[in-house]
Amino acid sequence: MLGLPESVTVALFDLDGVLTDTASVHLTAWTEAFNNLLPDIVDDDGHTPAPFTESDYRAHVDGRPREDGINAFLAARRITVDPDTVAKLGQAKNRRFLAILDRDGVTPYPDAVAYLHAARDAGLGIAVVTSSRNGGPVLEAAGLTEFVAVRVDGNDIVERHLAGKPAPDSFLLGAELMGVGPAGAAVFEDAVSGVAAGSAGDFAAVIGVDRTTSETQPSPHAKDLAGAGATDVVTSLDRLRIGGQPEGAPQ
Ligand SMILES: O=P(O)(O)OC[C@H]1O[C@@H](O)[C@H](O)[C@@H](O)[C@@H]1O
Repeated sequence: MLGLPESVTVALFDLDGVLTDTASVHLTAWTEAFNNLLPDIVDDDGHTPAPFTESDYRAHVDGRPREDGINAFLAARRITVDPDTVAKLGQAKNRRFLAILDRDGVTPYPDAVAYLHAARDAGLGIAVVTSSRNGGPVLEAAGLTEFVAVRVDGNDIVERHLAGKPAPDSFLLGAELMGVGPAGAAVFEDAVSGVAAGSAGDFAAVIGVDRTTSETQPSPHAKDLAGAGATDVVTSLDRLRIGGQPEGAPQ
């Protein structure tokens, strides 16, 4: 049903970059926050770090809870800072994220809205599993709250002391709250860390959503999603809903 295995009765959607065009807002806010800090510090070898780029975002920050993303990036660059600096960086990023949201609103992807309608009409249970503590406001601003039976977000991850993506815990909680095990659920993810989480959780399907290109030609990001364990990689959920030639999971 809807391009998913027969056993699937629940769809677990990541939010930013799958249902809404907000991965780009996170990227902008992180880029500004990191690049305000980096020129003023040195790494463990005494060098001024190179600026934070989109590829840093995809490799270390995308899909992970806020503090995990900061720590993963700083560790990759061999940068040591005190916990207060980590906290202030996270706060600065969040202020910027909320300011952009306030200014621009949130755009849901049309193919995602069509898929949500089709999933609801087909009787699939719908949950959102996001590492963001802004999951509720983003869903609300996008007008998607009405579709969602269960939301697991960054606040739940902190309060329940769950391991963030790429650990499978937040998706497993989403499935449990929807009353199914991993064999009854499909994960939809745009981040490598999120696909890895779905794969580690042994879900019936892990759909990698590659919004970095509108081409059917495999992009580098599509290859990374496949490498992280996606069972299928699509550039639009229309391909699952309407059918047609599989874009496949590039090797
Ligand atoms: O800072 P927030 O809103 O809690 O979001 C944490 C993370 O949430 C994820 O959904 C995003 O992919 C990341 O880019 C983001 O950093």
